[in-house]
Formats: sequence, structure tokens, C-alpha cells
Amino acid sequence: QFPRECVTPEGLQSGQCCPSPTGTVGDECGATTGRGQCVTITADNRRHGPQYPHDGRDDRERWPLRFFNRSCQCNGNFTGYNCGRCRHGLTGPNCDQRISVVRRNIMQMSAAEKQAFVNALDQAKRTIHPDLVICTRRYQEVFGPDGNTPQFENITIYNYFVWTHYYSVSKTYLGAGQPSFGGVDFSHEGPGFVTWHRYHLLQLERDMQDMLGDPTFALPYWNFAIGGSECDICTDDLVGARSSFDASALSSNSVFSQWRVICESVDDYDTLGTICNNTETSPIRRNPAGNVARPMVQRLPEPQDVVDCLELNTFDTPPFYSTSSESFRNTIEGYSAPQGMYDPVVRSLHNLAHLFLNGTGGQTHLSPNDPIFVLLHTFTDAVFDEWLRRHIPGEAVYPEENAPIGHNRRFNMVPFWPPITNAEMFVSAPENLGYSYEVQWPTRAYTLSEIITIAIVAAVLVVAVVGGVIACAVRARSYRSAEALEPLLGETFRRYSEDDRRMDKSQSVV
Ligand SMILES: O=C(O)c1cc2cc(O)c(O)cc2[nH]1
Repeated sequence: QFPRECVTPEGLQSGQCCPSPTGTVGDECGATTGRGQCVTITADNRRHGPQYPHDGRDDRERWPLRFFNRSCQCNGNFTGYNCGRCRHGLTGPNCDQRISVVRRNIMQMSAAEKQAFVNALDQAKRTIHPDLVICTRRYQEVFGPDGNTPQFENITIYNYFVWTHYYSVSKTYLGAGQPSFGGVDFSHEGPGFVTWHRYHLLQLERDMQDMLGDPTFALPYWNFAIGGSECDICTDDLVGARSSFDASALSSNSVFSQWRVICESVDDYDTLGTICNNTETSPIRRNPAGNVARPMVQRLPEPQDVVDCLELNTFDTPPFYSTSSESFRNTIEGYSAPQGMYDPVVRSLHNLAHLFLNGTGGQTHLSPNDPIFVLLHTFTDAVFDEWLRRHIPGEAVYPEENAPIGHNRRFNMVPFWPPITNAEMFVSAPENLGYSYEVQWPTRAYTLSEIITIAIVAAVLVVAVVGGVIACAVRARSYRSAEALEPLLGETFRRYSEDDRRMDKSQSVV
């Protein structure tokens, strides 16, 4: 969430976080080489929706102003907390060389590519994030018991990915003995669902690119809209098969059976007002299609669900919440039927894929601990990108105000650093964000009236073509028979003509 360099007592007190990419004094944000400059942070102050009634009580409001009010703003193709790196899809000392980052279907990757991806994830689970640290206390307690020991911790790259999700969904602590307020979610149940998760993946992809020293590294996706009740990627060469001994555990042949989750002690955080840290506890649990108590979540979404949701024209609809109807966002998120109608009992698309996993991956505070989360969300993001490509919306269709807290267009997404708004992720990825998807979208099945129309048009065409062919054949045949008769006719004609001439001559002599 914040750069290690900034979380000193002085850094926190100054409210400024503008490190230099070269570590040189007086070169904040690489200003001397034109990379960027240190600016005052703008935070959204438009009204949010009525779901959150506790203004002033949560560190995440008007993010990140509770912690910092100045950060780097980078120029041109430079980016990062100190403007020291290139925008996605660019490389080179001046960040002006294009590279291609293509996200592919994991099922279509070679055995070697699958293995490389699994190894990269495992490396990310064990590698300390090079730049960022997490706060483990609310701001009120962030200077520590002695007032001079900032409460921040190192965290690994993959656990940072898990932690940011947890921090964005955690409840608002209202004080000892008071129940924490759960009607708040900075990354779900609002228009920011698609933009927040898009940035979340971009951050992991960039961190893994840096870790691997490969700027072309791309996260693959899982096409979860395959129907049925089988998890096709739950195999030992991918995210791990089911254990033969425990239906909810992973096979010991998979490296992911060794992974331990973070952010499990949610009751402690909510009652004590503490925050999840990098401490790893139990193994991943997963029992796809094993939730017998909820038969509706025992099947994966169907291909037709993707077709239907891509046809919805409106990005989001009031109240811009999990109760919105005819909203593309609420449909891909999965609180509406795939055709857009809100129904409180329905779970579809993204939500259905989560719940189908039935374990770690089905609980919001824990779900990214299961690596399926990455693949499930890249596919969700691919659907979002395809919707942007087909409908070409301006940013004006993204609500500027009255969305749930965290979800307004200009809100800086919690808890990312440097500050980044929802609007900045509401753009087509290939042109603006330096990555694309290689994907074959299912096509819509024809309706009965379309089938009848097509059949009639086809029948008319067949009749016209066959009629034309017959007419041509008849004409060609009569032409040929006329040619065959022509020598005989010619002879007869000549004879008659000669007789006529002789007759004429004799008549003229008379
Ligand atoms: O109950 C739901 O609809 C549900 C569960 C779940 C888990 C998760 O990690 C999400 O990101 C969303 C979600 N929705």
C-alpha cells in the first residue's frame, strides 16, 4: 500500500510520499530528468450512496488522505511510486519501446508454459515485495505504542495481492465493544468492481514482470463459463487437483497444497480493530461443486451467460449497487441474472464462479489466497474489456457521484499507491493499458424468428439459383441444336436461292 521509504515517522508526519527513482536528494519523482513531480493529491469529495452512514470513522474514506496528501505524478510513459518505471506494455531506458503483453487461455498453454506460470506464482508467494509495505494498525495506532514506531510490515508479492483485497472489503471498526460495520465494500457491489479488480491484476502482473525480469509476462485466464460441475483447471499441472484423502484439500502433488493463507482471523480484526498482516495460517480449502446445501452454486456459468451479459447496453444503473437491474456491471459481477434482471437469490458469472469453488475462494476476505482467483478475475476483466470494445462508452457513463463509498468515478481506489482513480481503469486495455486478451467469444444462438427468416431467404436464393441454372442450360441446349442444324439449313437455303435466281432470269428474258 505504501512505499517503504515513506513510512518513517518523519515521512508520515510530513504527509508527503515523493521518493526519488535514483535515491538522489532533490530529485523527487525523478523531476530533474523530467519523469514526474510531487503534487498535492486530489481526492473525491462528491456524495457517496446511502449505504455507508459513518463518515469520518474509516481510514479508507477519501483515500489516501488519512495517511498522505502529496505523491508523485508521472509524465508521459513513466509511472510508479517514484516515476521510476515504464507504463504497462512499454520498456527501455526512455520507456518508448512497445512490448506485447497478451493474456491467454490457460487451457491452451503448453505444458512448459503452464509449469512456468505455476512456478512464477510460487516465487511470488515467497518473494518480499521490493517497494511496498502494509500497515497493520488503523491510523489512530499507526505510530505504535511509543508514538515513534510506525506499524508497517513487509509482505510477499502474492500476499500483498491477497492483503489489498482483504483491506478493501474489511468492515469499518467503530470502537471496542461495538459491532463493526459490514455494509461497506470498496471493491465489490458497485461500479468500481470492474475497475478495482482490473488494477488489482495489473499490479500483480507488473510485480511479477519485475520479479521475473520479463516485461512481457502476462497473467493467463480461466474461461469459467463452460457450464457443468467440473473444475477443468483443478489439475496438478495447473491450480491443483482435489486430494484423494480430503475432498476440500488440494492434492500433495500440487505446490499450492503447500501454500498457507493470510487474513483468516477476520473475527479478531473486527472485534479488536486490528488489521491482517503477513502471517500465514491454514492451507487453501477448495471443494468445487461440493456445496450440497446450495445446489444453485454447484454449476459453472454457461457460455450463453457471457453472450447475454455482453449485450447489455448500460454500464451501471441506480442505485449503482448489488441491487441494480439492467446493469452490465452488476451482471458480470453476478448479482443479476445474465440477461440483466436483478434477483436477490441469483448468483451468476463472477459470483457464481467464486461460490462454485466452495472454500477459500468463495469468501471475500480470503478469496485471493486461492490462485484460481487470478485466473477467474482475468476472465472477468476480459469480459469487461470486450464490453468496452463493443459499446465504446465515454467515461460519462461511469457514475460521478452517489455510488457506494469507494465507487465514484474520481475516487482513488483503496488501498492502491500511487493514487489511481476508477476512471483511469475505465478505458480499453489494448489501446490504453498495454495488454490484451487472446479470446474467442461465444456467439449468440439464433432466435426462432431469425431461423425462419434465414430459412426463407436461403430457400428463395436456392430457387433463384436453380431456376437460373436451368434457364441457362435450356438456352445453351437450344443454341447447340440450332448450330447442329445450321449446315443442312444452309444447303437447303442455298439451293432455294439459286432456283429463285434462275427463275428470275428466265422471266426477265420473256
Ligand atoms: O456470495 C457471493 O455472491 C460472493 C462470494 C464472493 C467471494 C469473493 O471473493 C468475491 O470476490 C465475491 C463474492 N461474491
